[in-house]
Amino acid sequence: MKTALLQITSSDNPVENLDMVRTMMDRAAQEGAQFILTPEVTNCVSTSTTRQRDVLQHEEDDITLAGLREQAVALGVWVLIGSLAIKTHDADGRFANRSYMIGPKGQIVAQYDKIHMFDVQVTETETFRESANYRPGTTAVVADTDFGKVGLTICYDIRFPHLYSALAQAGARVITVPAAFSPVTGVAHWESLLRARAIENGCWVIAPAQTGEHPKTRGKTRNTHGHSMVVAPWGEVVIDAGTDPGIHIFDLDDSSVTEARRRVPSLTHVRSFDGP
Ligand SMILES: O=C(O)CNC(=O)[C@H](CS)NC(=O)CCC(=O)C(=O)O
Repeated sequence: MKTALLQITSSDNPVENLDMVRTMMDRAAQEGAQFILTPEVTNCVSTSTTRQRDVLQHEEDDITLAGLREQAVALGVWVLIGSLAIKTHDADGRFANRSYMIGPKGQIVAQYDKIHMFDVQVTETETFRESANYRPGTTAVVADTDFGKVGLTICYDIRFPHLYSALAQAGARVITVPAAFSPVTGVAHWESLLRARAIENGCWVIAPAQTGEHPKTRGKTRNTHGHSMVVAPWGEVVIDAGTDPGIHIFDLDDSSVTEARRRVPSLTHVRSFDGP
């Protein structure tokens, strides 16, 4: 199945971002893609909570969700919206960081709220406190699609291998990891983490990423690592998208999952043990 990753540099303007993604989807579909994936926070990369409160919408009013569902129907493709920053009705005003699997009839097949929050001081001057703005999810999700079971995860989740084991044990043969990775941790950890999860679970790991320098929000800029990546179930890097925005297409085949799991059937060798 021809599958396309969109590597993008989202701004904090959902209207602009939707336009850009729709145009890229048109091109990907023209090249034969039947499944198209976008990165984390496709609708809005922002460094300002005030700005987010101004432009983000509740799910039922979100223009990106509506627009990409329409686009899925128009092109007859599957779409993984890596994530949208979405308003919730929570009293504390926090958003959800939510991934959607959309079918070719525009139906929402599955949705997943990012579980692990990036509350990390990356360098002396750069600190992230994702849980201040986003409420963490509590449920792991496997989407049932025409092309098999797909486990949904987001970005920082990649550092929690038990989530991936749980998804694989629940039948996932493909796991998605849309991201907006920090450049510092990206250089050090991104590829190794993705390859490890693919190898451990004998599954495809598909990681569409935000890239480059995002337009300023209230004078503050933000950079992301790029390097959207596809890792095959045996651990080979099939795509490394570098740092430019663009469309990257590969052939997603289920037989390589079967083959990797036949060669090393570690998923069937899981044992419980007494604590250390
Ligand atoms: O900020 C938003 O609007 C959406 N959330 C993100 O972009 C999140 C939190 S800042 N980014 C990550 O999880 C990067 C993880 C990472 O870089 C690592 O694990 O090293």
